[in-house]
Amino acid sequence: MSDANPLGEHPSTDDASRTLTRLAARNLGHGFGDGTVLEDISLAVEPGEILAVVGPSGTGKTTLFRLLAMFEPPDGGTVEVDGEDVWEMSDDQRLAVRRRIGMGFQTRSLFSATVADNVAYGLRVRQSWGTRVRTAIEAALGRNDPAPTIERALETVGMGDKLHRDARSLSAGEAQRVAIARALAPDPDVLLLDEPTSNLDPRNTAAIESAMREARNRGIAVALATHDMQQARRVSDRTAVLLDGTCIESGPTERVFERPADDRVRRFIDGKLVY
Ligand SMILES: Nc1ncnc2c1ncn2[C@@H]1O[C@H](COP(=O)(O)OP(=O)(O)OP(=O)(O)O)[C@@H](O)[C@H]1O
Repeated sequence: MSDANPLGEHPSTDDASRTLTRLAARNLGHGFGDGTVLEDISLAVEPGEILAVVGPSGTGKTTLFRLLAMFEPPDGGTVEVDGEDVWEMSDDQRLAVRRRIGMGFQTRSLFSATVADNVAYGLRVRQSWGTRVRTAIEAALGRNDPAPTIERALETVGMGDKLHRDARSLSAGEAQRVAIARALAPDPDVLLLDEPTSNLDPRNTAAIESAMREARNRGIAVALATHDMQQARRVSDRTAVLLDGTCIESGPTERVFERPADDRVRRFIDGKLVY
């Protein structure tokens, strides 16, 4: 990848308590059966930035994000957290690292309960076993009050007034916003969002984009996969363009859009490269 800035400096953040986490792919390759889907991808998402990974449908964005989320090991290359190969870590270490990553993937994943319960679930699964036991004991003693965290996460996506709604009664856009609130509630260091606004109207899209900016401003490293170039332009600090499983260009968003080095990127921006 040309100007991937894979070793860029950590930007500053106003949240001094946050662990700054840098998630990177280095020379990543992956395939299914005999087919290669990703080839030699190197990119990183830094704390306090939004990285957009853009490319046409079927180009490998979801596959890349699943590897970054450590769902499975890559066929080649490495996924690194702060320079450490996650697949060289012990299972416990890798689990601890995964707990610091929030994920919003395309599938509708809310379960049949209130909006607040769905977001609370995001908090519980991110806790270590020891913390979960402590939380359960404190809950039994009436000492814990997770409500402010849940409310704050829902407010971030503009759903603060829907705490007690049944998640099944939400529109697709609202459900998507709750799924993002669930990923944000544990205050992750990294947030991976795969097509978070596909098929949503402008109002829901704007709410989700605003949540991404707020996460970035809190020092979270946000990676967004999207086929929508205009969305990348609106929200991201850096853009990486994926085509046929390779990264053909990356750099500061403004530069990629104003002066793309690769002609295919220019045509993709202009809507002339159709897949
Ligand atoms: N589990 C799998 N088994 C076989 N092929 C797969 C699997 N997952 C993805 N693929 C193939 O890998 C290619 C890339 O798919 P991927 O979902 O990563 O693309 P994408 O850029 O996210 O597309 P979209 O924007 O449509 O979601 C596609 O050709 C897809 O059919």
